[in-house]
Amino acid sequence: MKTTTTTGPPPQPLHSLKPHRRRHLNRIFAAVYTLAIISLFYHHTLKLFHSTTIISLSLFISDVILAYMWSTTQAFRMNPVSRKEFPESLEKFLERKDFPAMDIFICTADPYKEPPINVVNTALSVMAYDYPSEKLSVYVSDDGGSELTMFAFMEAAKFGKVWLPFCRENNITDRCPDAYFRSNYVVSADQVMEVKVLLNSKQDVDINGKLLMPNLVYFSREKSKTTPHHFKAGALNALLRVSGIMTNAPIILTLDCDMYSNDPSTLERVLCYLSDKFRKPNCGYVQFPQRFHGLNKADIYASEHKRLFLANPSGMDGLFGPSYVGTGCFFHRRVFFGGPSAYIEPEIPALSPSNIVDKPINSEQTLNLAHHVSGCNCENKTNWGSKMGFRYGSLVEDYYSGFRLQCEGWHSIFCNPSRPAFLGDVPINLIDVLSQNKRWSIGLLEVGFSKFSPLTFGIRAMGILMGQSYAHYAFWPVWFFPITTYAILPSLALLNAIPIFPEVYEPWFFLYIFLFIGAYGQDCLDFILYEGTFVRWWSDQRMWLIRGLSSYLFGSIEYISNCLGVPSHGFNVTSKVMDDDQSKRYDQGIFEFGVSSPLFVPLIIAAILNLVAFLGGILHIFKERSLDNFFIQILIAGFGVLNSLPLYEAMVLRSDKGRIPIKTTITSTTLTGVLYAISYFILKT
Ligand SMILES: O=c1ccn([C@@H]2O[C@H](COP(=O)(O)OP(=O)(O)O[C@H]3O[C@H](CO)[C@@H](O)[C@H](O)[C@H]3O)[C@@H](O)[C@H]2O)c(=O)[nH]1
Ligand SMILES: [Mn+2]
Repeated sequence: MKTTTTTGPPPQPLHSLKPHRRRHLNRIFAAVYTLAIISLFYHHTLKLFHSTTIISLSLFISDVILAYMWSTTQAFRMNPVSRKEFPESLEKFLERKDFPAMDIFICTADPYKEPPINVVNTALSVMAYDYPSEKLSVYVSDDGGSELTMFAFMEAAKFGKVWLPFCRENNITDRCPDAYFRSNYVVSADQVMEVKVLLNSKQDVDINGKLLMPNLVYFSREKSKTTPHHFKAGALNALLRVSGIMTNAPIILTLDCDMYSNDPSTLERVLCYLSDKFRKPNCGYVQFPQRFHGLNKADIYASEHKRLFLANPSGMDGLFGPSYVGTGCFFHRRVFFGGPSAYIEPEIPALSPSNIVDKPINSEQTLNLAHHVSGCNCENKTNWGSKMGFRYGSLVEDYYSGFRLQCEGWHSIFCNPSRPAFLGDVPINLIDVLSQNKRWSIGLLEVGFSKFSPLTFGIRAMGILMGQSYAHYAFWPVWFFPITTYAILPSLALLNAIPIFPEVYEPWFFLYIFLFIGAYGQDCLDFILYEGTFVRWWSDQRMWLIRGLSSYLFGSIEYISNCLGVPSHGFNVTSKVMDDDQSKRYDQGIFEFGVSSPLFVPLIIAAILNLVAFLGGILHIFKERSLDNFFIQILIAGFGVLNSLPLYEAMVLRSDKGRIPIKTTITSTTLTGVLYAISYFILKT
């Protein structure tokens, strides 16, 4: 057997990297499509010179935005790659006793929306990793400061016998934790600090008295009405400090409370990239995709977010690496203290990432210091949140923090094993989905229009492709403009008998068709190549339209009003509670409306308008026996109708609790009438 080679790079023992072959086609197609876009703008310019109307101007602006957003997606398509790891070879290179310590952070915030029992589940799943227990510490941050969560954890830690005496002592009759909680929990704006070591890996053994348990720490930071707590980013920074005092492991995993570990060998896989022996000096974090359990067959709300969590990260992995998506991410602790060659010393020397903890985790000195660093004033006048730790200033702290880290020069790795490393919950009703996306929209615009905008700061720091990748997300919400315009303008014009697109026999007609089919076709193909199905793609494109008309629109409005000084809600935690009725409908693939919300109104307006316009258009074809002038408009309205089928059903055919409330239907219908009346006066003159 040959043992040495003299030429070429040394073999990569623990992981491999393969560029996707489709990158070549992607590049060629990008060039062709760019030419088509240029001709479209030539056409627009001609039209604008000819006459500038509300219609031609709106279409022009819409197409500028669509074209720009298309250009940002190209960054993901230039060099997508896949990786493979070989954790089974790890022990050839690294002895188990030399494995680095790991600190695992789990965030929870709201015992109503995040049932403590599920949080416990998540914690138990990571405590069960195949990894030397004495090197594993699990920190649970409870931003709800909820007694139940804490007790649930004591229960988990001590294998029971905590809940019952508690009930007896407090004379509680509702002995089901959930029920007790619902009736007794009071939310307070202030939160007292609590750091409790529930399990200590130096002392606690399992029930057979054989194996040591990992450390388990329950932690709830101090909060006060007068100091901003910065939501999850604030919680994570507090965790960074507390864990720094107690264990200071060089590797950190951040998890949301609903993302449980689905593979006990994940930590070894991560070592292939992050252990000191194999880590490239500027490699900062390893991101796993967010994957979910319980999706319905068509994934009606496109909760899979295939682009966000799979396709785009593969694309960025061929550049400097994927963005951080908030959960399922392993960081090298050092990244939170300045760029690879620009170390920032924390104000408390014990927090330095190279500090070695020599005191027991529950010694008085350690606990005192841990209390000190979880106080709400300990970040005053420090670098935390600006240059150190997770960054403040955006509701999407994950995206923003990853972006700033990459601007500092940290690279990252996308690790996507075939068995999902983590599985999470998805929202199962439309209002939760739309609210979540609205929160993201606000957070993204906060970054997009800040002095650290990816478009300026990002491109300068990381070059055009990485900058465009991040800009793609920052300006997601701006899609509301073209989507809303295309959803209503062609129909309104059709109803007013105004043709706004080229006729069927004009060459420009074919340009429009090519642009549409080209973009949609490539999108569909991409989706399917990334392990997707056609029905899920169809849901995905529908949700893009729905988000555009709702989340992006309202998110942009709220962002603007925030800028004008109107206060807003902040981080509205997504509900992880499963209502039986709703779950059943979700599993059948039925859209869940149920509540009346302004978020639904634009969707219904567009649905009604497109239907009326489409029927009117068909009638017109029969009367005039020609479809030359209005063909594209009828096509667009028809496309709208096709996408709105679940809405018509929810408005008129259904009688279950998840239908669209009559009130919302009436409001929306009235508004559609008003919109038509306005268009009559504006477009006709
Ligand atoms: O003040 C807060 C608010 C939230 N959280 C936690 O943050 C996590 C994410 O919250 P969730 O409501 O589930 O948000 P999603 O929109 O579902 O989450 C996505 O988007 C967030 C950014 O908006 C990221 O933080 C998440 O990792 C990402 O999965 C949960 O574990 C919460 O408990 C806190 O710890 N403190
Ligand atoms: Mn979530």
